[in-house]
Amino acid sequence: MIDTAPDYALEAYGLQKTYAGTKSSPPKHALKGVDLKIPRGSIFGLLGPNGAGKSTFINIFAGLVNKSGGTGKIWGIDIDRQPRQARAAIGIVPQEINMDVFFTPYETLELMAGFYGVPKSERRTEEILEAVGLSDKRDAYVRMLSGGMKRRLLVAKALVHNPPVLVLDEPTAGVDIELRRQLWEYVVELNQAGTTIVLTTHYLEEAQELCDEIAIVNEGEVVACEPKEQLLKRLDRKTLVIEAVEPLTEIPEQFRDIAGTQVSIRGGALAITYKFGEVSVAELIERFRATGNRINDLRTEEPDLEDVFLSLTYGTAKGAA
Ligand SMILES: Nc1ncnc2c1ncn2[C@@H]1O[C@H](COP(=O)(O)OP(=O)(O)OP(=O)(O)O)[C@@H](O)[C@H]1O
Repeated sequence: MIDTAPDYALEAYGLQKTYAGTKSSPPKHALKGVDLKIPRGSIFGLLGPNGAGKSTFINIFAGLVNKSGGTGKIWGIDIDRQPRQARAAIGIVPQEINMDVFFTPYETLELMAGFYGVPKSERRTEEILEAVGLSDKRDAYVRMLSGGMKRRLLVAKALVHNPPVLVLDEPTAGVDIELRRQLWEYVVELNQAGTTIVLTTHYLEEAQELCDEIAIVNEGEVVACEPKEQLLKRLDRKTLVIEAVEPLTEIPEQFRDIAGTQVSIRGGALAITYKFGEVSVAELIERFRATGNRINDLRTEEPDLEDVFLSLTYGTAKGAA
């Protein structure tokens, strides 16, 4: 760890990556000049549809992909000028499970600590195994572990050198709900103890629950980067749901063609999505009264991260989210 803490855990300035083309495919501009600053101490979500460039971004910081242009810093250290020092400040949990299955979890972590040059007296192997719930498997062969246990071991491997920045690339893909919850509890604990967490995920709900800052990447560009609350406020739309005493089967005539609204029937209730400032709730209630039906219940729904995500990546998200 470095004593003076920088304002940003990760910084990217004009980061570019172009993968070379082949005979049958043109070069791919996976990152088109990304500027991104990840505040120290945050749980930062990096979201984007498949192929947006998230893994490319992370792998540049991991030293697995050579960037084509721009600058990157980890914990304030330039990844080109001081690559070793920069990488000592980051732990990366990769998407793929890549481990030697003939070692035990204990040996795996000891080897990794050796690789980072952590002196024996400073190793925290037992403590980390305990934290990820693998103490009782410390001497089992990795090949005997379940998929979920292997994934926890990957997290443990990324922590052996006590990095101030931990990056998790789609860590819960294919992981069951219980395990996901356990993993997140641990990640939140690490964050509370001061580790900056960077997370790429397709689970928007997960990002909405966990992250305090979110960047949305689309086609190699950052299309939004804001505190979560601010991002959620971007959509100036709400939905008013009116449950009627007499359940509805079709949209009443009073609700057809109101400018700036989308109206639908949901389980007998009327759902009106409207823009702030353009339509007043009082007017909508007035219109409902005019139908002759009575109101049983009323509620409004705020936009969620999925709505924001879709509005920002509209037309390009291919089955993501
Ligand atoms: N080694 C490579 N050679 C050529 N193109 C690549 C290579 N790696 C990635 N790409 C392309 O670069 C783009 C960005 O890929 P990347 O894996 O960074 O996206 P991603 O946002 O992480 O997607 P996913 O969520 O599916 O992992 C994609 O179009 C991908 O096909």
